[in-house]
Parts: sequence; structure tokens; C-alpha cells
Amino acid sequence: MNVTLTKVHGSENDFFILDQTQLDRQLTENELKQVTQNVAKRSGGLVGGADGVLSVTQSEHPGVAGKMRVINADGSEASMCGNGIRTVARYLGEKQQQETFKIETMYADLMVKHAPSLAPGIATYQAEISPVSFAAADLKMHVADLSELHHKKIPALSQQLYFTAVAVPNPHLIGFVDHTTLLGPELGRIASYLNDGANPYFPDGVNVSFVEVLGQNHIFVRTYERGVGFTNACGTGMSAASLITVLEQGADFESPITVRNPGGVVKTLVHDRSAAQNYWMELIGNATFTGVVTLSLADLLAANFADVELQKTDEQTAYQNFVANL
Ligand SMILES: N[C@@H](CCC[C@H](N)C(=O)O)C(=O)O
Repeated sequence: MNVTLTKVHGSENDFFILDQTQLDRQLTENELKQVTQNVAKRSGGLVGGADGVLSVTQSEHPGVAGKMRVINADGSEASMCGNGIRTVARYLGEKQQQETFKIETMYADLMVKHAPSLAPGIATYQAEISPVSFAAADLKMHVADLSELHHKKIPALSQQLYFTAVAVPNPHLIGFVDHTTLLGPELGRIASYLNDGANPYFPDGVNVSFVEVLGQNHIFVRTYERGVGFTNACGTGMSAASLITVLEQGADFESPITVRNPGGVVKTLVHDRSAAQNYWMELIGNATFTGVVTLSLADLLAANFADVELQKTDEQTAYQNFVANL
């Protein structure tokens, strides 16, 4: 039987959507991990690789359009993906002809909707990012017995930088930096120590973002992702960074924040559900479909990609024009 994968991106954070409802049987856990590692490879992977696979299956939850699982390029599973969920929202919305609906993720059914276009020809979707927690247990964080980490140095990581850790619900470590540090080697050094081998602070790894404040409600975020490495953008990272920018840098609740990233730009909204600091965010950005690839399930499982081509849409040209005009 044949499988069609949709190549997508949000701010150039790129994925294959694997709709498992088209298969006679769901992939086993091992197959899903192996397929992701194979297709995602930047060299020798499927049509240039990707940052991961977004597996779509039916949801058992009443009234929920589908279930998304996020598999990082290294085969590890993440609880959420902010750029990915916008593309899955588009995929399910167009398939089921719905504009506003929920998608099941590991820890929550999240509200998504088709949003006004950021620019002509840019399909734009908006996604709820929640639940938010600062608890060390939710972050799987072990830093000097702290129950939360807010604007503190971790001397083993850096003598200069201050970090805040937040789960949204995947774990993020956020540091505010100047422009030189944003682009310099520190992010790679710190994040690869925390992700590419054993470390005592975040044994399960953590997404690390450096944030430069560009103005009121305007930031730039660069992220090194757990399970991937540097990506062009990380949606949950930009949402986490927006929350911390509100809490520590004086950006505004309930007012759009412009978040630039190496792959483009998104908008975020930071909400405070109550006075009980029950925060949640919305992430608004492109959901670009660059093409589809069709191959047999046997070839997908055997990583036989030699004759496979991407059937391109014209959306990437519109996206590149959009970014060129930012
Ligand atoms: N790129 C994603 C996040 C993907 C998961 C992350 N690497 C993790 O392991 O938590 C996003 O857009 O949020």
C-alpha cells in the first residue's frame, strides 16, 4: 500500500505529517521511531529531511478532530510542538472542513483555529499553548534542589547568564541576552551539554532559547531543540519566551507580541486565566505545505527513498516573499 506524507513548516521548522488514518494498520512504536529517524536525516533522509514527524491518528476524545504525536528527528517523543500543531490544524481543518476545533496532544486537547493571513498567500493558524508549569517535577529539572527556576544563574552552565525554566508542557530553559550573545556560540555550547549526553540538571534534556528584546512586545528567539539541535524556530519555545518576557521584561498580557526567529516571524498572546497565575498562550503563524511525497509503506519502512520526489506546491515562494518583506 502507498503512504502520502505532507511536507510542512511553521517558520521553517519543518516536519512530515504522517496521517496514519490512511494506513491499514498503525505503525508500531518502534517503526514510528525508526521511520522518523530515517526520513528526518538531512543527508540521505526523505527529500532533504526534517526536524521531525507529526503523527496524526484518530482521537478517542469526543468532539476532538484528531490526535497529534510529535517525534523529534532523533526518535524521541515530545509532549507538544507549537509550529507543528498549526500545520496539523490546517491539515485536519481542510480535511474535515472545520475552522475552529480541538486537537489531542500528549497532555491536553488544545484549541486551534484558522486565523486571518499574516500576509497574502500565507495560510495562518492559531493554537493554544498549555498547560504551563514552573514546577521542577514537570520540567524533570534538578538544579540545586530548587522547586522552580526564575531568573537564576546556573554556574555550571554560565557565569554570566540568568535562566528561567518553564514547561508548556514540553520543557524550556530561557535566557535573555544581548545581540552578540544571541548569535554567538554560547547557545550551542550550553544546549548541546544539556541535550547531547548525560547531565545532572535536565537528565531528559531541555529546549534552550536565547531571547533578545527588540522593543515593547517585540523579541527575537533563537532555539536549540532537544532531540533535534538548532532549528529555524520553535513554537513552544517562542510561546515560553513570550510568557517570560511578560513576567520579567514588562511586555503586556493580552496584547500581541511579535516574535522574530531565524525562519520568519510569529505573533503570540499571553493570557492569565485568573489571578492564580494560571498562564496560557496562543501562537499565531504560518502553516505552510511545501509538497507531498508518496511512496510504498514497504519503502518507507525500509528507508528506500532513492526514487522519491517532492511534489511541490507553490506555497514556499509566497513564504519566501513574505520573509523577504519583513
Ligand atoms: N519545534 C517544536 C518543539 C518540538 C519538540 C521539542 N524538540 C521537544 O523535545 O520538546 C515547537 O515548535 O514547539
